[in-house]
Parts: sequence; structure tokens; C-alpha cells
Amino acid sequence: MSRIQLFDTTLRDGEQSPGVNLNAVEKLQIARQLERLGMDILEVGFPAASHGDFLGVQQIANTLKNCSVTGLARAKESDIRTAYEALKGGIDPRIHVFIATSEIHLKHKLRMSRQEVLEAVKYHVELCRELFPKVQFSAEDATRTDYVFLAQVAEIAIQAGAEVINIPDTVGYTNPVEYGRLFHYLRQHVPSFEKAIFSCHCHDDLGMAVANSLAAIENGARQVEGTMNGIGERAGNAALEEIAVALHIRQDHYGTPSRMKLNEIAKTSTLVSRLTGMAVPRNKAIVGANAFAHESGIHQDGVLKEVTTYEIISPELVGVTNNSLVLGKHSGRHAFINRMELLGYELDEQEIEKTFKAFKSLTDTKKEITDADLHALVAGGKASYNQPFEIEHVQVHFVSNGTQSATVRVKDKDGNEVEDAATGAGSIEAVYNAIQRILNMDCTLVDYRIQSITQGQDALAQVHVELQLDGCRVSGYGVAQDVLEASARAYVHAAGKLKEVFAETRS
Ligand SMILES: CC(=O)SCCNC(=O)CCNC(=O)[C@H](O)C(C)(C)COP(=O)(O)OP(=O)(O)OC[C@H]1O[C@@H](n2cnc3c(N)ncnc32)[C@H](O)[C@@H]1OP(=O)(O)O
Ligand SMILES: CC(C)C(=O)C(=O)O
Ligand SMILES: [Mg+2]
Repeated sequence: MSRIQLFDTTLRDGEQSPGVNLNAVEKLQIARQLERLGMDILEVGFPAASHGDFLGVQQIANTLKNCSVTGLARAKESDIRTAYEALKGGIDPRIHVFIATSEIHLKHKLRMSRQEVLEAVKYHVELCRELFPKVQFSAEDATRTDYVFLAQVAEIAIQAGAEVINIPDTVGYTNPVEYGRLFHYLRQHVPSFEKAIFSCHCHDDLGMAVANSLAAIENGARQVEGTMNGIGERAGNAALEEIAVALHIRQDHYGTPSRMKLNEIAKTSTLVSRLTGMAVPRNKAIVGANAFAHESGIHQDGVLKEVTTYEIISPELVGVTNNSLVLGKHSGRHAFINRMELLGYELDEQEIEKTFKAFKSLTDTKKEITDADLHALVAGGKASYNQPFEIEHVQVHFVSNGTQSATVRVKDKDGNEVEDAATGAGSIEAVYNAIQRILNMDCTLVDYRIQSITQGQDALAQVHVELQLDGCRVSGYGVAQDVLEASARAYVHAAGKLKEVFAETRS
């Protein structure tokens, strides 16, 4: 049986999650890891959406060498030409062009007749084919589309040169039996079905995205689309790591392997969660903190006697290591580098130095450093490389039921330090007011999220903020053992990005 193609849209549909806003450096960092994970195709943005998205897509397309990079475009000439400019430098450029096909979308959104949609599909897919060696066409809202019309659209798109036909469940409306039947129907009613790869793309509004995707695979889909950790518009997309592990564990049933390097999953999941600020629920399949934890006595007894009694997936399979070498205060560089290598990181000298320093300072206050802490240090460290500003010092004076005050010292890239103090209704507000005074920026805090990385009193805190200034919205990320310090780091990270955006606009 042929291998299923993995189409990852973490950096396009995933980035459409409310509150997620990645800059070009973060997108490239995630894209590189997704490539390492073994994705076949990465959809990394919508080049016509903004200049920033265009540059992000272009940079990734020009950098990655082991997977195909694609970008989304409407059935609109200018979107397609813009996507071409962004993607043309890639090793295997492809375009993903779409138009809605359901009556609801035709009548209320596009205000087009079926005939007009058919003509638009033919015209735009042919245009795409002139520019790109590979064309993917999507019939948006396919699962609420009349089957006969959908088959007609798919046939026209294939005749016009599309190699991949995607049948998205855009609003997460379908169920496994129905979605499976839809693929079965298309197989019988699209004359050129075998000439194309049919793809599934599911959303999780009714909690069935992964089940629906697997049903499509059982009924002829040869490409599956989704995101890491299932992030995405509204309730999210199908979680690709869940699908890949299901295909592996239940090979007996599906018989369709994927190229995903399963032992890279934990690291990828952590990176995506840290940089997007989308926390992974503890009970989430495969990548949740509790996915391999056994709490009850009967289960623990069973696992101690024979692990397969209650464990169908071994943690090692998905890159959750179970190391006997404990890292702590007395560990040296060798043990640290060894663990980093075991976790699959390829860090350069500068990264090792910086992460090792952060690790050592963490050991002053935290007894045992877990793999989750190390993932966070690397993600946090990478977020801070080449950052225009860094927090040097934070001091807070707390008064119960009173005004709080904070003194903060910030260092810029050239080593210049500036210190200032401010007050606020709460400690974090006081810290943020002090940073605003130092950077002379009057930005608005539009989102603040805090999460503990591991359990226990000495767990690392990770803070994710979003700042807005003159219509520009950016996110920032900070990790520290202390909540106030993590909050300050996240704020200067975001504020630094804003400074860069405005410096670029002025130049
Ligand atoms: C299911 C999905 O995930 S689809 C992808 C969703 N992602 C995004 O929308 C993120 C990027 N989007 C954007 O930045 C903006 O929406 C842009 C740049 C694409 C367009 O912005 P604007 O020109 O201001 O249009 P706006 O977003 O308000 O409306 C969309 C327009 O595109 C039309 N449209 C929507 N889908 C398509 C399509 N596939 N093909 C052709 N036209 C389309 C709509 O009918 C509407 O047209 P109208 O202005 O004639 O009424
Ligand atoms: C653009 C398409 C493929 C999409 O994301 C959807 O329909 O959900
Ligand atoms: Mg989608």
C-alpha cells in the first residue's frame, strides 16, 4: 500500500488560531523542525495576505530542501501571481488555490452561480499550471456541497491541471461515516479520480477531525492535512501527530504508513506550543503531559507487571525520553550536551553557551531539570537570540492592598543598560510600566497568558503576551522560574519586535 502524504498547515491554518501571531524568524524555526519531523508538504502562509506573510513564505521556500513548500491563494489572478513570486525559489514549489463550492458560500459570500464557479476553477487552475509544476485545488466547504456539483468541480480542476484535489470539511460539520462515503462517492463519480491525489482537511468543531481524516484515508484519500497540536481556526484542525501515530500503531488496520519521524513529535509539539502561546491540554492524545502517566493503583500494578497492559504507545516512540541520568546543579557541559543530543537538538556553539548558562542558573533554584524544562529553555533561548533588548534585572516592591512599584533594568544589543521605575495596580503592571518608560513605547497589552511547564513548586513559568501599537500586533514569549521575570522577558521580547517593525517601516 502506498504511503500517505502529510500536508502540514501549522504555519497557515494553524496561524489562523485567534491570538497566534508568529514573526518570520519564529515561522522559519518551526518550519525547520516540521521538515525534520518528516512532513512531505508545508503550507506556510497566504502570500497575498500581507507583505510580512509574503516575506515569511519566501524565506521558508528558499531555505527548506527536504520538503515541498506551498502557500494559499484565492481563485484570483493577483493572489496566484503573488504566491508565485513568494514560492518560486523553492525546490518543489506548489500552489494551493481554493474556492468555495457550497450553496451557502456561493449565495452569501462569493455571490456567484455554479457556472461562474466552474469557470473560475478552470481559469485559475490553468493559470496556476502555467506558473507552477504542482497545483493543489481545494473546494472550500466541500462537506456542505452538493455531491454531484462537487464531483463536477473536481473533474474540471483535474482536467485543468490540478494534481491534488482537497475536499475540506471547512466548518467541522461532517462525521466519519459520512466523510468516508463522500470519498467513496468521488472515487466512483470523478472520471479522472485516479489521475489525482485526493486529500482530506478536517476541522474539529464537533471533535471529530482526526476520526474524519482516518475515515477519508480508509476511503481513498492519499494526502492528509492538519497541524501540530491540532491548532487552527476556531476549534482547530486535525492533529497530524495523532493521525501519524494512529497509522503507525494500527498498521494492522490502516496498512498506510507515513513519513513522520515519530520520535521528533514531542520536541515539535513543545516548540509550536511555546512559540504560538497555545498551551497543550494535559490530557491531549500523544503530546499531553498526562498522555503516558498512570495514576490509579490497578493500572500502576498492571504497568509494573507488563507495560503493554495499559500502554499502547511507548513514550520513547514519540520522543518522550525516560532518562536515568538526572540533570541538576552538579551536572556539567558533557551531560548537558549529551541530553540535548538525545533530545535531538543540533545546537551551534553560541546556542550551547547560551542554553547551558540558562540551564546552570536554573539549577540554582530548581532541584531536577526535566526534559520539558530543557525544551522550554531551548525555545525560550532561541526566541531571545538577536533580540534587541534583554531584561537585566527586575525588582518589585509588593504591598498588599496598595500600589505596587517595580524597578527594571534593560540591556540593548550593544550592551547599553537603562534602568527606570514605575508603579501599577499590580506587580506585573508596575513592571510593564517601567519597561514602557525605558523603551519609550506606549503600546497596549492585548493578551497575557501564563502556563506552568512542569508540575511542582519549582516549575518553570512561561508567559506569552501580545502587544499592539498603531494597529500592529506582535507576540512575545518569556520563560523563567519566577512569574514576574518570565512576564518581563515576554514583554521586552514583544516590544523589541515592535521596535524592529517600526524601524523597518521608517527605513
Ligand atoms: C477556509 C480558510 O481557511 S480560507 C483562508 C482564510 N485565511 C485568510 O483569510 C487569511 C488571509 N486573508 C487576508 O489577509 C484577507 O482576507 C485578504 C488579503 C485575502 C483579502 O482581503 P480583502 O481584499 O480586504 O477582502 P476580505 O477579506 O474583506 O473579503 C474577502 C473577499 O475575497 C472573496 N473570496 C473569498 N474566497 C475567495 C476565493 N477562494 N476565491 C476568490 N475570491 C474569494 C470574498 O468573496 C470577498 O470578496 P468581495 O470583496 O468581492 O466581497
Ligand atoms: C483553504 C481551505 C483548504 C481550508 O483551510 C478549509 O477549507 O478549511
Ligand atoms: Mg482549514
